[in-house]
Amino acid sequence: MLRHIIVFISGNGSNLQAIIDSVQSGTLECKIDLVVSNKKSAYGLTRAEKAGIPTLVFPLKPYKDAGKTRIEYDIDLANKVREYNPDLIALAGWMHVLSKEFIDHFNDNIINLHPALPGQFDGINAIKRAYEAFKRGEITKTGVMVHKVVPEVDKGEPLIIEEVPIFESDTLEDLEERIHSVEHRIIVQAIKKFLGI
Ligand SMILES: Nc1nc2c(c(=O)[nH]1)N[C@@H](CN(C=O)c1ccc(C(=O)N[C@@H](CCC(=O)O)C(=O)O)cc1)CN2
Ligand SMILES: NCC(=O)N[C@@H]1O[C@H](COP(=O)([O-])[O-])[C@@H](O)[C@H]1O
Repeated sequence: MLRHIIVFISGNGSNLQAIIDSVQSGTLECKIDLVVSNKKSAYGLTRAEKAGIPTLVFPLKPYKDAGKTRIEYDIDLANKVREYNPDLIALAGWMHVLSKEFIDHFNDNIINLHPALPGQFDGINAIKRAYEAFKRGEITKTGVMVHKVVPEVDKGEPLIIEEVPIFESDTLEDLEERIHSVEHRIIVQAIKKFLGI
C-alpha cells in the first residue's frame, strides 16, 4: 500500500529535494502529499511546486499580530495537516519548536533531521556550534541524526545516527558541505526505515 508523507520546511529545502529526487527515481516508494512551510520565502516551496507537490504556507506572524499563542497556531496547523492523514511527517529544516498539542495529533509519526549527534548541540545553529567547539578542542567529531519528535527538542529516540569527521583544515563551509551531503542520504534512509519500505 502506498505510504503518504508530509514534509515540513522553513528554508532552502535541499533535504526536501533529496526526498523528492528519491521518490521520482523510485528509490523511495511513497507519495509526498504536501509541503508545509512557515516562511513564504522558503525556496523549498519552489522545489515542491516544480515537482508538482501541493504546498501550504502557514506563517506564525498573523497569529502573533492577532495576539494569539503558539499553541493556537500549532492546533490550527495540526487540524489542516490531519486532513491529509499522513503516515509520516518529516521535519526537514522546520524551524519551529512543535508543541505537545501538535505532536499529540500524530501518534509519534513525526521525525526530525538534526545536524548533530544526540545530546551534543540541540536546537538551532548546531553545525556552527560544533565547528566552534572543535576549534576550542572540546570535540573531535560531530554528526547527523534523524530522530522521533517529542516535546523536548531533539531528545526523541534516534532512528539513524551518522558520525561526521571534522578536520583541522576545515572551514565552516567545508563542514557544512560534508554534513549536508550526509543529511541528504540519511533523511531518505530514515523515512524508509520508519515506514518499513
Ligand atoms: N517539539 C519539538 N519540535 C521540534 C523539534 C523537536 O525535536 N521537538 N525539532 C525541531 C528542529 N530543530 C532542531 O532539530 C529546532 C528548530 C528550531 C528551534 C528553535 O529554537 N526555534 C525557535 C525559532 C528559531 C527561528 O525561527 O530562527 C522557536 O521555535 O521559537 C529549535 C530546534 C523542529 N521542532
Ligand atoms: N535544528 C534543525 C536544523 O538545524 N535543521 C537543519 O536545517 C537545515 C535545512 O536545510 P535545507 O532547508 O536545505 O533542507 C539542515 O541542515 C537541517 O539539518
